[in-house]
Amino acid sequence: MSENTPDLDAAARDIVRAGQRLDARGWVPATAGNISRRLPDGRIAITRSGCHKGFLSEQDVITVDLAGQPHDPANRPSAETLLHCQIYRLLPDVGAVLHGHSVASTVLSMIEASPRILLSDYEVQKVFAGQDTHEATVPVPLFPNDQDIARLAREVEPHVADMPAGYIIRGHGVYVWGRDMGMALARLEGLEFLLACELEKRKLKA
Ligand SMILES: CSCCC(=O)C(=O)COP(=O)(O)O
Ligand SMILES: [Zn+2]
Repeated sequence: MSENTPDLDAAARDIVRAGQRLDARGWVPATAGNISRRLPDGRIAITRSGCHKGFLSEQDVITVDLAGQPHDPANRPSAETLLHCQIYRLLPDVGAVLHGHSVASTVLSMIEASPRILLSDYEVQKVFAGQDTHEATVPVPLFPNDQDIARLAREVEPHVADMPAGYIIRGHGVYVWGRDMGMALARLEGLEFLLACELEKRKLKA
């Protein structure tokens, strides 16, 4: 077992802890957000739909195949399972995916007119894939929200391989990933910090 593909028990523990972390930061209000890990046999461990992510138990983590089908038909995986599976399918090195609904990602994505938020000059942007200087611009793509997750996944699909910091669904929330849960959490914390900074800057300019 490698760190980025733990067995189901370890993955479930990882997901429960990540849910508590996201909840402590205020990024998964009510039943918002979903969390997943890749397993060594290629299955995906993901949160059940409708659970509060701060109060998950290991039984709230279930398995789906890469097409998003639950192995036990009695289990209802996250409504956004297809967005997780898409990332694992397109990015073989990814071991963990996080989705949250922070205030900063929700508000900024609703007021930004262009199809991306550009992050520049921040030291913290070095947490993202392939970034080694603040003297660069990291784009965070914005996609219109859609209750049809399969259609939303088709919209996102051509861009997934070229997103150093993840992406945002407008008025909804962020998707971030990493080779393991530690990396995914670091990227999410980095992105949320920078979105909070951008929101503060825009308030000061208003
Ligand atoms: C109350 S949040 C609406 C659903 C959502 O956007 C979300 O992230 C949680 O959905 P899930 O099916 O994964 O619980
Ligand atoms: Zn959501």
